[in-house]
Amino acid sequence: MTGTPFTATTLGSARIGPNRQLKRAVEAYWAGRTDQAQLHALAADLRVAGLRELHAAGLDSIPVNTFSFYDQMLDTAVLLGALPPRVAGIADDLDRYFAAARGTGRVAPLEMTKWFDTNYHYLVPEISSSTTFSLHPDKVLDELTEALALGVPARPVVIGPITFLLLSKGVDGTAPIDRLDELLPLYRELLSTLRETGADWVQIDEPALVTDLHDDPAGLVTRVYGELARATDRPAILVASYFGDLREALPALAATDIEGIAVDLVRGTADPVASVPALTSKLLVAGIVNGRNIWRNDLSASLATLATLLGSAASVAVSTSCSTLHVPYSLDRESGLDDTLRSWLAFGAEKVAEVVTLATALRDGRDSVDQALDACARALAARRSDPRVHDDGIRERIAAAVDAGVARGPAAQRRAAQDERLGLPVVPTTTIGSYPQTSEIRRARAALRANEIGVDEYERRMRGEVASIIALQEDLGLDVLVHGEPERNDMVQYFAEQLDGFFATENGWVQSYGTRCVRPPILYGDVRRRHPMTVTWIDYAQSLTDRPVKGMLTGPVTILAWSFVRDDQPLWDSANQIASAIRDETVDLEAAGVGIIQVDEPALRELLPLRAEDQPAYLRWAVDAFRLSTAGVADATQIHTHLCYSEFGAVISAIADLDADVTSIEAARSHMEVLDDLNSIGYANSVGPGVYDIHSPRVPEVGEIVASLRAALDAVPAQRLWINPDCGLKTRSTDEVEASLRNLVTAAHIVRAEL
Ligand SMILES: Nc1nc2c(c(=O)[nH]1)N[C@@H](CNc1ccc(C(=O)N[C@@H](CCC(=O)N[C@@H](CCC(=O)N[C@@H](CCC(=O)O)C(=O)O)C(=O)O)C(=O)O)cc1)CN2
Ligand code: MET
Ligand SMILES: [Zn+2]
Repeated sequence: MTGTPFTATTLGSARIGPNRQLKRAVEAYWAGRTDQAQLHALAADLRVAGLRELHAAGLDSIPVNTFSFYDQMLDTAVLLGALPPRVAGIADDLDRYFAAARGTGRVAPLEMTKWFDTNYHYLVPEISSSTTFSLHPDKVLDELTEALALGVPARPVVIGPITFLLLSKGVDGTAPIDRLDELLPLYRELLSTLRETGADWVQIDEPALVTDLHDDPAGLVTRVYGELARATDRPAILVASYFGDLREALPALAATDIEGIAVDLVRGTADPVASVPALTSKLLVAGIVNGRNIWRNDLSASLATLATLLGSAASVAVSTSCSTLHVPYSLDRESGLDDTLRSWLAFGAEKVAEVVTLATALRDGRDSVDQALDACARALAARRSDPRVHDDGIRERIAAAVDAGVARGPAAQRRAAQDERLGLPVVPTTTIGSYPQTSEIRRARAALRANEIGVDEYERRMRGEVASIIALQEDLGLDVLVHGEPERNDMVQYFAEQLDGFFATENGWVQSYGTRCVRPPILYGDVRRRHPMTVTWIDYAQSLTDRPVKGMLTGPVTILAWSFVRDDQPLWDSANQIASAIRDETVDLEAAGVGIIQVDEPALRELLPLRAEDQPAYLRWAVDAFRLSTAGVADATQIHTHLCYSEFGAVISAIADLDADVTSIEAARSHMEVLDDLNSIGYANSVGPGVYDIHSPRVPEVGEIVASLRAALDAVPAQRLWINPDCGLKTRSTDEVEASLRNLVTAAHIVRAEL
């Protein structure tokens, strides 16, 4: 066993490419436009460029095996021979991998869910009684060899057995964590193979240890790392935690014979680290540079914290708090930033530079980095006093709105007023908002950005899209229509671009899942709505039809969840500011005659704190922010909300507390179980359980939708039921959407006739 302590590192890096090259290459391969050789060559180029950059920046230990063609959990399932049997028949390795990720005509993909409390989605491995684990280490060995050949001090990274099993899904009654003992020999074998290939250190990621997913994390740690540390022929082991505090798992880890522990000092605190005596024999990797957010590090404060840790461990290395997967590549690619705002920020490359600066200061003393410390202090002072950051006028208005109350009239009274105004048929049909984002739509937006067309021409084209989407819905016979959201690049970014206090990046792409990326806006100051944001679009759509068109807004919790948020005030404060802007928009929509307004909150579950004790306080402010944004309208205006992407268990009562008149909710994959959950907490407003899964290209048959609707009617009376897909349709093709919705409307007619 080797393992000289290192001093400066990061826990992982982005892999989509600074220009989203990997997205384009993978999509080209899927479309059959390129072959595997081309795809592998591009991937190797991206990896090599990334390694060289981290090495040149001055890191002395560099993570590898952080590349992925789709997702690191899926990679781990491959590593451990745990792909589901239904893809086993696909002979080609890469095609089998992509089949597990996104399905084929014949096989369903793995489920996708949020990675802890981030907007990154991982693929959920399925562990069944027929799973027989076996080791397939080619990927990690190849990436290690590739890095060593470049002379890079490479540290392979793998997801640990505890996290792998706790995040997997048990099939046919299997509890994945019960299979832990079967994985340990494989990890031992992996360690020895890595050592033979030249690894001095290995990083084993165990972020599940910062959650409440298991009731005895310390016991798991003792079993797993006690055992792995006993292997003799192995690299030094660094167990990495991130996204929170290790609590009782920290002394348990320190008591084993592993060589290093990485802790998140942004989400967690330094005090408990200093009080674990067994750490004095270990390398402590101090995650002090925030890998989840884009604010410049307070170098002076970080040095003070690091100083308190120096005596607690045998040595201290400086690191980002987690992989920089969650932040954009580099500030260099943003030309629209003013110098002041730029000076407050650090993206991936700048964070690595901060790590190196802090490590240099620890080694050579503060004076060796005094220029960096000065520049940092100036930038932080400018941020604190910038008038865009605090605006008393905005704060007074919000306080007044909060005082005006977050409650609407009683639900029954609202229902009566809405029924009279809207006159909808029983079990009305609708869709969730977006229609396919075709390449013509995106091209028009790209042309607008490049000044090839003007705003008038762009808006003319988007109105054309709205008109054809309205015509399609009338033809299909849907009851409540939407305008289709063609003018929105993204349901969060679109609003951020129109609100003071947000900066929308040009190239700040972050992977959301697979080849799909988002550009999270930066919330840096107090929020003000400059002008109505959606009214002309909805007004135009409504002018084309006699059927009601829903107003379509994104809620405050989701706007927060999918942005880089302020770190200088509590989240609830930012949530209320955004809520107040959305409230103004609902009031303007109502004044324009819009009778139904949907306020989407798909990220309600995502921001739920990882520790149970922190959850009630979050749910209180999240619910209040939603109610603040929707309580400004009359009883006769119908408020809808939409939720997706989650197991709703932990937030089910909060969903009822939102008090929307209609809640459309993802349900197809869970077979309508969510309706029983809603009943069990006394939810009495209307609900639109998604009757088909929009994440798959499959067109649902009429019979399937009828069966779902009958199941829904077992749980909910017809007077409270709506019919809709699971989520928006923006990622689907026009053909799929038209065929699916035709079947949905036919199914609705069949079920109505049975009532
Ligand atoms: N922020 C956010 N988070 C979310 C969701 C969401 O909708 N938004 N949904 C959930 C799932 N996540 C998703 C995340 C991304 C996409 C998605 O489709 N992203 C698009 C980009 C969307 C976008 O910003 N589009 C822009 C820019 C499009 C673009 O790439 N344009 C080309 C040029 C145009 C062309 O030729 O296509 C370019 O700039 O190079 C636009 O429409 O204006 C992609 O990766 O392809 C879908 C779901 C959870 N989290
Ligand atoms: N209104 C939005 C849409 O249809 C809601 C999406 S939830 C991720 O796209
Ligand atoms: Zn959705």
